[in-house]
Amino acid sequence: MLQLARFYSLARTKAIHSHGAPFRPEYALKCGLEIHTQLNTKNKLFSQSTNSATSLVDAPNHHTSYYDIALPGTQPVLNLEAILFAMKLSLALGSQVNSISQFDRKHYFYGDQPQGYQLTQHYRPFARGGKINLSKELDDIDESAKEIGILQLQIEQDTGKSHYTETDKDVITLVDLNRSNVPLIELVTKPDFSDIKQVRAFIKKYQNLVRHLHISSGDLETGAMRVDVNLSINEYARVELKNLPNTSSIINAIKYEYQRQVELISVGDTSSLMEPETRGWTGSSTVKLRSKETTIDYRYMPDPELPYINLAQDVISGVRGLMPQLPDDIMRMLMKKPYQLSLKDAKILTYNSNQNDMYNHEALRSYYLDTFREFSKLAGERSNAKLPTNWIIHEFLGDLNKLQIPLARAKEILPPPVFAQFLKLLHEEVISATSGKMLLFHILENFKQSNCQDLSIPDFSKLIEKFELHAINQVDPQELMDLCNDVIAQHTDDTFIRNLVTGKKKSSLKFLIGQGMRRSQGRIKANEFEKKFKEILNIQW
Ligand SMILES: Nc1ncnc2c1ncn2[C@@H]1O[C@H](COP(=O)(O)OP(=O)(O)OP(=O)(O)O)[C@@H](O)[C@H]1O
Ligand SMILES: [Mg+2]
Ligand SMILES: [Mg+2]
Repeated sequence: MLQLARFYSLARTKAIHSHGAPFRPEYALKCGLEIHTQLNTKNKLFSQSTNSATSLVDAPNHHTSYYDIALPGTQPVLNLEAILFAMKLSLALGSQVNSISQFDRKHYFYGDQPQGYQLTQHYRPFARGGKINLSKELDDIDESAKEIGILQLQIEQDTGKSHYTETDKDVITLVDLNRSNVPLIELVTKPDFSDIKQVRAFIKKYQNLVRHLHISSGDLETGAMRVDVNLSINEYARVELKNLPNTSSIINAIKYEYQRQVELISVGDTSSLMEPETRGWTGSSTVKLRSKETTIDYRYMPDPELPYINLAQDVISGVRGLMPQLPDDIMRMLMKKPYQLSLKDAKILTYNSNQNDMYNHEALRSYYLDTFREFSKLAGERSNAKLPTNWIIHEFLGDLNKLQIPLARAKEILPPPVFAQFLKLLHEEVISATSGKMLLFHILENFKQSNCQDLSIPDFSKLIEKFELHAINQVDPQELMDLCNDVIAQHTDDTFIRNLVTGKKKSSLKFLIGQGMRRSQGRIKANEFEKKFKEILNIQW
């Protein structure tokens, strides 16, 4: 009977899975995250060694002091920069910074942990409470709004790294202590997540926040950010998932583990779900690492060498005064008047996708805002908000990308007031969009060819003259007629014309106009073509 039920349930879950909707309301998913984030302070948490976020490319054991390798007799000295960074993050999350927090020793023995314990904040964490708000509008979740609560934030040391090499006889373990004692913040959320979209959105948002605050690279790939997922269904015990190196592993591991537990529950085989366990992700499935009974006793104890962190209220309020505007507020500002950016464009100006300095979102945003302001001054009441957006975020950025010119360099020949002048030429239709694209690319290409050495500011009127880019305001009627007839001859047949004239396929007119504009290289405007095509083809609609 059980066999049959299991078979039935397997078949059912497979069917559901293949329909792409693996989540079922009768099996309510509950998730909480533990996120470790490396802080990019200059020095390590308790020593003066350089904290090299790129230690992967440096020689092993290069960024180490006697303390980091745990020579007997060495003592920790707390790095205040790490406290400042933790405070910034706590304030950004609306967490309550504890006026007193403390470090504890968490004991376990492993080659890459030479002290025999890790310093963390077990009993009195740095901050408690706070939240991240997710919304349908900004974060692409299904609910209109969802609050993810934060349980606590604690400061701790990272461990070293073990490298395993297999020989014929043995496995050799090499230990690299570059990472040992790098400052970490562990953020623990409440188990508030009820679906995968929320998890994905939260990680993205948190990652962007630490980049925005300049406290971490936030990269999952390098291990600067590491996410553990706790997951349970209905009232069963939680399973903790580890070894999740990137977003797709996180998402796939949750999907797999949810499916696995649903199968167990639906056949009544729930004994393994009564006790919490820890599982690892292999890349295609989760496997049990340990259960609660075999959990190591860490023998937590307050560290006797480090005093309390005792923060005066005016220190906390001082840091509060230094906080930058937060990403959600920036996004909302950009999506409102006068800017009216789309969500996608607002994200380009607010979210750093990686540490690539070339398109640093802050630099780009201030370039955009400055140019917008300059352009509004030049164009006055009638200025068009779409021009700065389209020309900076799409055209200009595209060109820089193609030519591999950093924004910081391009700004030297096209500072915001100069870019605003260029926009004014487009706005007043002195040049067409097609000519504008050519002109902008030409200017940047020349700059690149001079190895970014020729810093002369472009003289637009000279260039327009040189390349004969003046938009034609007075259209030569014969030229327009010839162009239209050419386009019709080349691109249409009887059916095309019939469908267009009867109004069955009105969009064909746009196509013809597009062809005409391309032929005239943008010098003749769309409405001139529209009038002419309608006249020639006798279109009445
Ligand atoms: N029923 C549940 N289902 C899913 N997640 C849960 C559930 N109960 C608690 N959690 C989540 O489990 C996590 C517990 O993390 P916490 O750091 O407090 O303890 P831990 O995992 O026992 O310790 P460690 O830091 O050693 O891993 C939190 O993110 C919390 O939201
Ligand atoms: Mg845990
Ligand atoms: Mg934890």
